Amino acid sequence: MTSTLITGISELWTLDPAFDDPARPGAVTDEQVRREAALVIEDGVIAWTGPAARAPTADDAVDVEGRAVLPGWVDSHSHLIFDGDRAGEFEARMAGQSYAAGGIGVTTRATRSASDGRLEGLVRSRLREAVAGGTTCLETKTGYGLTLEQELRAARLASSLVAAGELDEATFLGAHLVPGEFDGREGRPGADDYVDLVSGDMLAAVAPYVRWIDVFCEEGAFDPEQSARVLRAGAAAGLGLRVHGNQLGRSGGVGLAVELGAASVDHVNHLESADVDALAGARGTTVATVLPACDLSTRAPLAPARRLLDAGADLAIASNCNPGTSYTSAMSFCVATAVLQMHLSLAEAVRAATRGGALSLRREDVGHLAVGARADLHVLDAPAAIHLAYRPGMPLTHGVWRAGVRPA
Ligand SMILES: N=CN[C@@H](CCC(=O)O)C(=O)O
Ligand SMILES: [Zn+2]
Repeated sequence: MTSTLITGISELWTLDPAFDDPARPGAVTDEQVRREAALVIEDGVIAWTGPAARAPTADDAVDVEGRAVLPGWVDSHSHLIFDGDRAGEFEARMAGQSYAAGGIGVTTRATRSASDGRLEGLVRSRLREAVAGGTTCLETKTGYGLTLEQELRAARLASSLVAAGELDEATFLGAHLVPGEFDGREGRPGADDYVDLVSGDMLAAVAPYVRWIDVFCEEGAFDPEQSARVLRAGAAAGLGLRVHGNQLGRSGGVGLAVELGAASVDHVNHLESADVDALAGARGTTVATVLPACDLSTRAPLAPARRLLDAGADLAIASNCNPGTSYTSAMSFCVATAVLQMHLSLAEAVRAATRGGALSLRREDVGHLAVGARADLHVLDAPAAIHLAYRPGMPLTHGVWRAGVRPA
C-alpha cells in the first residue's frame, strides 16, 4: 500500500454525498467545500480528508501551494471515435446555415475508411486532450460506423480502452443516423430495416463490449417509435439507456427517456413545461444533461439548465465532443458557459459537471472526493474555483490525478 498526502489546498471541493441537502438538490453545501485542507490518497482511492493542521503522515507528500482542488470532471457524453473534421460545415453554419443530422454521414464515411491503428491513435490523442483539461472520467460512443462490422470495431476499441483504464464508459450508438445504404429507393432497404438491424444483429454483436445504448431521437434521425424499439432491445440485452433528445425540436425524446427509465436524456434544448415536469418527477432516475459547448457551436437556444434545476431535476453538464456540433472536450469551458450564459452558480455548475455526470452514468465512485471515492483530482491553477468562470478560457488546469495516478 502506498499513500500520498496532498497539502496546501486552499479550497477542497469534496462534494461528499453524505453532506447533500435533500431540500436543495443540485446545490453545494458548506460542508462540501473545505478551506485550508489536506487529503490522503491510498491505493488509488481517497483515504482521508480534513483540516491541514490535522493531516496524518503518508509515504509521499505533495504541496499544491494554495491551489483549489476539485473532483475531476465527469464527462458523461462524448463521441471520440471518428476520423476527419467538419470545419467547412462549421464555417457554413457560422455564415447562417443551420445544423442538420445529415452531417453525421460525412464523418461516417471518413471513419469507415480509417485503419484500425489510425482510429485508435486518434481516440487516444483525444483522451489525452480531455485529461489535460481536467476530465478524469469519460464516456464515449460508437455511432460513426453504422454497419455491423464498423460498429463492432468501434465498440471493441472503446472496450479495450476501458480495460486499459484510459476510458470509463462505452456506449453503443448504432441509432445515430440511418445510413445512405438504407434509403429505401430502388428496392434498397429502408429506415425501419436499419432499425431492425440495430436492434437485432448489430446489438447482439456489440452488446458484450458496451454498458450503454443510446439513440438520436430527432427529426432527420429516429422518430420516437423507432427510438423506443432500439432502446427496448438494448434494455432486453442488459444495457443501460441513454437518449439524445429535444436537441433540434420537440422530438419526444424527453418523454421517451423518462417513460423507459433512461439514465440520461441529453441536449434538452427544446422543452415544454410537461418535459420539465417529467424530468423533475424522474429525479433519481433520469438526469437532464446539458451540453453548453454544443449549444454555442450550433447557435442553438441554450438548454434551460436554470429552469431544470429550479424545477428539481437532476442536472449534468457534458462536452458532447464530436466533429459536427461540439469539437471540444474542454469541460472547464462548459462550466464557465453554464455560469455565464445559463445562469447557474459556479457551485451548481461544478456539481453538474462532476456529481451530475456520475449520476447520469449511475456511478458512485467518481464525481466527489469523499473517503472511498476514486482518487480523481483536478488541481486548479487558482486559489478558488470561481476563477473557472471569472477567468473563462484561461488554462486553469494545473494538474490531474486519475485513480491516484498522475497521467504522463
Ligand atoms: N446529436 C447527435 N449526435 C451528435 C452530433 C453528431 C454529428 O453531427 O456528427 C450530437 O450529440 O450533437
Ligand atoms: Zn452527442
